[in-house]
Amino acid sequence: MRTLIRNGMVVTAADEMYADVLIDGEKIVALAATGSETAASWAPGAGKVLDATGLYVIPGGVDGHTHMQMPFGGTFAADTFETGTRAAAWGGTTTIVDFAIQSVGASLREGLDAWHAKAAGVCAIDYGFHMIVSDVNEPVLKEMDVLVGEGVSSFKLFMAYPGVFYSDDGRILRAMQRAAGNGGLIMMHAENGIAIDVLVEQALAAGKTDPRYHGEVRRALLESEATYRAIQLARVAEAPLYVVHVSAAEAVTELARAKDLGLNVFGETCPQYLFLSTDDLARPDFEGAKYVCSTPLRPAEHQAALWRALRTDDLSVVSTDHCPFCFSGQKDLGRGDFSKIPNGLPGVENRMDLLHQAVVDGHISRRRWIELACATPARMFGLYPRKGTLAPGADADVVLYDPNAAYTISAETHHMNVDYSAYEGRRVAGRPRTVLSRGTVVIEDGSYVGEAGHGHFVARSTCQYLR
Ligand SMILES: NC(=O)NCCC(=O)O
Ligand SMILES: [Zn+2]
Ligand SMILES: [Zn+2]
Repeated sequence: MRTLIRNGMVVTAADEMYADVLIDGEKIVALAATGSETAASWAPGAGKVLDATGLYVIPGGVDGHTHMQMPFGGTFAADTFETGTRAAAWGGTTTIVDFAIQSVGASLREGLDAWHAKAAGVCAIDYGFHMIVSDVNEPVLKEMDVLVGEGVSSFKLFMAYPGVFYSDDGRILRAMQRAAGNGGLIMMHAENGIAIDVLVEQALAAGKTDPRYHGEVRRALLESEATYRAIQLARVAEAPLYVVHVSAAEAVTELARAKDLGLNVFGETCPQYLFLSTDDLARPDFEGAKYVCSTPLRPAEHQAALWRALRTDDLSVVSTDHCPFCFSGQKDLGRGDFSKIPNGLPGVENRMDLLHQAVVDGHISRRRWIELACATPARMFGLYPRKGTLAPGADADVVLYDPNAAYTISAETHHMNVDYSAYEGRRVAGRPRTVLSRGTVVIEDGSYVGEAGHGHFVARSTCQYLR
């Protein structure tokens, strides 16, 4: 069936123009200036016509960092692939790249198979996987080559969480050397977890048990030190590096230095670091637990450095690190000991709107919004131009976005499977009106009309963002 989207302002990372978009089945087949003879000729053959007058027509969001059903601290992230991808669709995101996890002592294959089993047949939108490597050894290094061939072309390593996901520098170097040879992208959780664990122990011994101490022990210097070290290891290995969830201004400085040297080092931040701060972590009555994530929220002064870096491309991607735990029953696990609070925040539904608000507030341009949230993550993770843009041949993942549909974010109205919103009460300027995933309408004028299982696994090529 042919679908025609008319009269909207098409916004991609490269252009803004009034254009009509013609879709045939799952793909975009053509764009033409609104009112042109070409565009007019499409109307009679279209089975479905969507009027985008007054709306932006943008590529579906690509969220390159989510954790559906992630096991953490004795519990599981509250969104399943079914609920989480549905919430993503509500928020104008049409592709997620989630993290499959290798357990210590197990193979990558076992971890990846388990994540395929969780996601298969239940997703509302398309999805891919990165692989968390918790146990670097010879067989695992060989498996990395196989996974790249299967479209799982990025590997997350942790300098934090000793005894769980942590890798020491030798293991990190080996994995980076392997990635340099097979085209894989190493993603780094850059925090000095060994030093942090000492500070955690000391804080608890001093009776500092409240959520706000989570932010105090995870010092900005320990983020920037790890970022620096990861960059140097990547230089030695001659491998590209993508640093996830950057929150500290000092870490941004390290990324900027690497960029000035022309290195293939890239940084990601998340809305929580742009819009929330240690003031939220310090909320009374254990409410701060809602804001416990790692890297942690920082004092609000860090935000200016993050916004600036998003403009200069010292930070290239905004993902959510969506990893929701309910306040009641999950965050609760850390009452009396902040180190037991499951780490992570919900946000997969909020990212596109919060970043659009950043456009309204003058932090970034409209095209940069699309670049940070759609095009660059698609390039970074080998999905472009199938995802992340509106062009002939691309998947018809399209959002009709109403820039004037102001609303207040609230857990009362969101669709994520979690009992609070990190952005409760925040007013944002726009929201998706209609969302298409591979040509199928999944959100239509405020209703979910998609289906569990419509979303497919997407095999990715290697990073397309290298300098
Ligand atoms: N970020 C966070 O607090 N939880 C998810 C796991 C991770 O990304 O490190
Ligand atoms: Zn992490
Ligand atoms: Zn994460």
